[in-house]
Amino acid sequence: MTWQPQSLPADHPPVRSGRIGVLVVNLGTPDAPDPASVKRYLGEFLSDRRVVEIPALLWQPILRGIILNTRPKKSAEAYGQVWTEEGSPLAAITKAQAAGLQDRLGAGVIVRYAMRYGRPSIGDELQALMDAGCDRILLAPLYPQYSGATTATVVDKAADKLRTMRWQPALRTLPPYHDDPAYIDALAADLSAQLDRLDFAPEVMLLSFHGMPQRTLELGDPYHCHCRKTARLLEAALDRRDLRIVTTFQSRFGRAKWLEPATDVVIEEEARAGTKRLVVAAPGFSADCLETLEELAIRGREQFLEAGGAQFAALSCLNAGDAGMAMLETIVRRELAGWL
Ligand SMILES: C=CC1=C(C)c2cc3[nH]c(cc4nc(cc5[nH]c(cc1n2)c(C)c5CCC(=O)O)C(CCC(=O)O)=C4C)c(C)c3C=C
Ligand SMILES: [Fe+2]
Ligand SMILES: [Fe+2]
Repeated sequence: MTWQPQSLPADHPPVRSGRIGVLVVNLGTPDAPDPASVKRYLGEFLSDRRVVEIPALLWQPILRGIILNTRPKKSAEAYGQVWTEEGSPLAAITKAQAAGLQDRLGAGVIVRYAMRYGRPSIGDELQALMDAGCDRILLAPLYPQYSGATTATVVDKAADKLRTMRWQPALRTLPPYHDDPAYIDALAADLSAQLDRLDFAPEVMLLSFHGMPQRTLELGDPYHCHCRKTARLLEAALDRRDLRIVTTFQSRFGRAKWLEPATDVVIEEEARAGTKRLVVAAPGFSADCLETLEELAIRGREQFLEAGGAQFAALSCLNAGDAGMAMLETIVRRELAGWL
């Protein structure tokens, strides 16, 4: 229900109560681990012109004619391996992050979450915040490293909703936090604790970031530089002389050249070169998802062991744990400070 003072006539347009909202956003995920749901999700995701930067006249026939007829079955099987009772890990963790942030920020701020692709949608959740009386909204895409394909498309989607409104809320966006000491320190503390709990002493740690086409770097996307800077600061903060740390890029999609070195290639090369004990961390993902739980933890392990490795671990993302939530609270409060 829209907040409405008693004294106004029933047909008066909604009056906003001057509240502050936070909309936490992540990528999105299918509703179910079946080919039809995955096809719906991939159809929306891969039709985003920010994600696949090929002219639509060329790309849509490839997408509709080939990719959406082959990939959903394979991807649905992969999703099936990581699906939980609460649904897709990415959805369940994002929901828990929003709930944790709401607890930390208190009743003065309303926190909701949305997905860029699939549900709950950014438009619906912005509307829900406004219906609850918010006239100032912080849009918080949970991507530490900025890229056109992730952060910018969240802002585009919010702008699509704002375009339909006569009376818009004021909007802020959370800046990328790839080099924020709060983020680096949270990662260093959390990863150190996970390393200390391992039952083996790794020789090598991969910092695996999601890849992007190499061309996006040449066109000026800061994503690659942001990933490299996170890796450099994280390596210094971890201060593990016992570990050789290597930055890699995962999840290559399509035929174009992607950022290198590729995670799967490095995993195999390390094993073939004699590395026996390897860990992988994925500091660019704020939540565990298909790419970390299936591609790294399941397939990465298989690749390493088959190529001669002996012990392997994939470390968890910050998720809704204390270190990650304290970091999110810090960076969100900093943005809200101008409004409070
Ligand atoms: C963390 C940042 C991400 C960037 C940058 C990114 C770019 C990017 N991704 C694709 C294609 C796919 N990505 C897929 C899954 C996926 N991607 C991210 C994050 C980034 N992607 C996440 C968190 C996930 C997991 C979603 C989940 O449901 O758990 C997939 C779908 C899975 C599959 O079919 O393999 C595709 C496809 C491109 C083309 C791209 C850069 C332009
Ligand atoms: Fe992706
Ligand atoms: Fe760079």
